[in-house]
Amino acid sequence: MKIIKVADQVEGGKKGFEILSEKMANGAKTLGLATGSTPVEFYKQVVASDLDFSDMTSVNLDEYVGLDADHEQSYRHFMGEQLFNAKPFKVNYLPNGKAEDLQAEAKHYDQIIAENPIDLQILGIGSNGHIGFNEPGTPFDSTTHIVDLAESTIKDNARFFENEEEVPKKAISMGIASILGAKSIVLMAYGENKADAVAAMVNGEQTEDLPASALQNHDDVYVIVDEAAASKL
Ligand SMILES: N[C@@H]1[C@@H](O)[C@H](O)[C@@H](COP(=O)(O)O)O[C@@H]1O
Repeated sequence: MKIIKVADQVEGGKKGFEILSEKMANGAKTLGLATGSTPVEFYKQVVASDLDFSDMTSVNLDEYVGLDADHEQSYRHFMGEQLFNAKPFKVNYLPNGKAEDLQAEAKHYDQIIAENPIDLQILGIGSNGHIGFNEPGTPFDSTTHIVDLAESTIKDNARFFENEEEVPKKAISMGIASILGAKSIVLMAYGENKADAVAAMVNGEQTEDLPASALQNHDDVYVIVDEAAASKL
């Protein structure tokens, strides 16, 4: 893992953008994209740039189960606001959290990933070490699946909703094997709340209890961290 220390989220966004530009200059055509507060500055950099995405494909990591696509906190809505409305892609894939048959939707999403191998995957990390919505205990060989969100994730994400009860309890997420299938990975983490997870991901033993530790198996991972997130390294 290549650890890149930055002063703050704005500098982290710029570093992430530099890596993206370089990968696109070298032919990257498919991006794996993440939501959450972490990549927001990165998306701002992308939107402010003159990079053209009209020939690019995006495949998002995850989506809440049960939220309408136009719900303010749905990841589809988030991606529109942060990136897609300003930078049109050839196609944007996100799992459908409103699908009637969620198992069939998971299978369908695996097919999409297989047909669109990810060149560069953007990741955040949960305070419990989750990537995408792969909570502790998720097998490293998992593909797209339906997740019962961890109590800690529901609490962490309650800040985006009116109250904790409003946070969906389930999500559909790309699996850990699917994430490891990306050619290159950029994981960003900011703030003290992420310090334990970052330390365990980089220096801890590889264990399904800490999903991000699976990334130790990948040979092209950039970890962009501010001082607080790097404080336990
Ligand atoms: N499913 C998302 C993850 O993709 C994200 O990386 C993580 C951290 O969120 P944040 O960036 O807001 O700290 O949790 C969310 O629940």
